[in-house]
Amino acid sequence: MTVITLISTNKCFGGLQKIFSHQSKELDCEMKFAIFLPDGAPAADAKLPVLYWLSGLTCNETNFIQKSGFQRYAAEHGLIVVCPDTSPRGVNLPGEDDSWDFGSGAGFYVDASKDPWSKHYKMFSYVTQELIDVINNNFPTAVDRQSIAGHSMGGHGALICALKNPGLYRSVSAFAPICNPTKCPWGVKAFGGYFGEGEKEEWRNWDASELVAGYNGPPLELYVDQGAEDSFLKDGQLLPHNLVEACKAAQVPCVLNMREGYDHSYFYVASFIGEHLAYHARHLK
Ligand SMILES: N[C@@H](CCC(=O)N[C@@H](CS)C(=O)NCC(=O)O)C(=O)O
Repeated sequence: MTVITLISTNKCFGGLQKIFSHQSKELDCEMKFAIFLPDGAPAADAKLPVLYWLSGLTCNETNFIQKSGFQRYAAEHGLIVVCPDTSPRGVNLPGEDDSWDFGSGAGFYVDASKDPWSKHYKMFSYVTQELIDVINNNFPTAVDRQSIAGHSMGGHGALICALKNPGLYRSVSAFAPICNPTKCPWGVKAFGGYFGEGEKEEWRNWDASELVAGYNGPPLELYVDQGAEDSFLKDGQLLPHNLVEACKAAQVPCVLNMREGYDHSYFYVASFIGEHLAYHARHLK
């Protein structure tokens, strides 16, 4: 069983916000994750539902827990919330720290197939398999009641984790996701690096707006939130309407909440995180 090491613990809204490290087999490096455990002194055999949160470019396991204020709502709904880091760390690949939108802090929640990234950059397998096992082996989770959400790069990560693993998550939601990475500058750079510039067929296997067409599983609604004043929306990085169109064509239900006046920041995430946690809590009952 994986050994996890406690790094910090803080009481918050009656629960405990903790950070742990562990050695990841998938990524072949030490990783950190944050976990919120709602209080309540639950019965010894009580099992709680879990929400996985995936953060965006430049983030690590701390941004969401410090800036979104989600703990108030997780405590209210009795949800465990797990937030991993956004990439492998300190694996010494050439150029891994050179830019903020590729390499460390920018793992894109894919399994890289191109050398040298393929040795460590396996965030998809880490999030959808190894991390779930680590959490289920160490915390009082209800293993059949988990959902996933995220922001920006992590919003897209949440969408592909759900679309590529039918039935694994009860619900999925995304704030300002990169909806169609094969068609935006961030995605083209990341997929070119992680899969190879000529591997366009492989790119499609990791793009939510492409994956909806092949989704074949239990009914799944894509619950998407977007600030109308988000500068990355205006720059063509997020392309939510491409996802909506793809969902229409594939008859996959998709909700797009446009939020007038809001930007891309955690001020925006904090404004609507309560709605998203209530949404997931309803699916996790
Ligand atoms: N560094 C980028 C911005 C990157 C960015 O906005 N990252 C978002 C996710 S895509 C974030 O959550 N940043 C961390 C934070 O706000 O705490 C820039 O300066 O343009």
